[in-house]
Amino acid sequence: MDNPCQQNDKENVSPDLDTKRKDYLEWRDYFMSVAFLSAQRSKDPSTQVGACIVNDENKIVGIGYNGMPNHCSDDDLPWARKGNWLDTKYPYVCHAEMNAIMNKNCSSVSGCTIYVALFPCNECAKLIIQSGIKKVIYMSDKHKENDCMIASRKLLDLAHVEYTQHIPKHRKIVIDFDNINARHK
Ligand SMILES: O=c1ccn([C@H]2C[C@H](O)[C@@H](COP(=O)(O)O)O2)c(=O)[nH]1
Ligand SMILES: [Zn+2]
Repeated sequence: MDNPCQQNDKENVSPDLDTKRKDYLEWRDYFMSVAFLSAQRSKDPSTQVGACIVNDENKIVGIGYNGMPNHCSDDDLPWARKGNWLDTKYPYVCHAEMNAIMNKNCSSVSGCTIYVALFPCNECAKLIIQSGIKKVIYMSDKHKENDCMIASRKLLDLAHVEYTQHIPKHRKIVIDFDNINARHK
């Protein structure tokens, strides 16, 4: 007797629902996407940076984005890039890498990999080295020629911290809440 719960009518079986998905997010695209999603929390009007720290079991152990320090209202501090140094964001803003390391949910990030939207500056390179992170996977290196980045590479090289530019497999990753809602109705 036919089981009414069982979809055994060949014409009704969609091959897409019976075979393993091929276009799932591979780990690197996934972690880099988490870094970019986190960057969306940044209030910086010009550059939003996100960072995601991952251990050797592919578990996320820290996430951060660039923002003003805890308990310092981001309405009371400047976001400007130019002018008197004290009136710019630079002396105040915490970098994404620093926040990801400080936000760690485990005792140590030693041996971990950090995924970052932007190649880390020299200050972040120091933090990465001191925290024991062993690998940096970055998306953009747009400030490559800046002295800060030259110093950063020098430090990372000396400390044997690997760095690799991420080449995404998925060119576009979209979270479309309207579409999700429509499909779940
Ligand atoms: O390693 C880095 C370098 C920079 N950031 C943050 C700090 C600032 O909020 C912006 C840079 O602003 P610009 O207007 O592009 O100068 O990026 C970071 O989080 N990590
Ligand atoms: Zn930095």
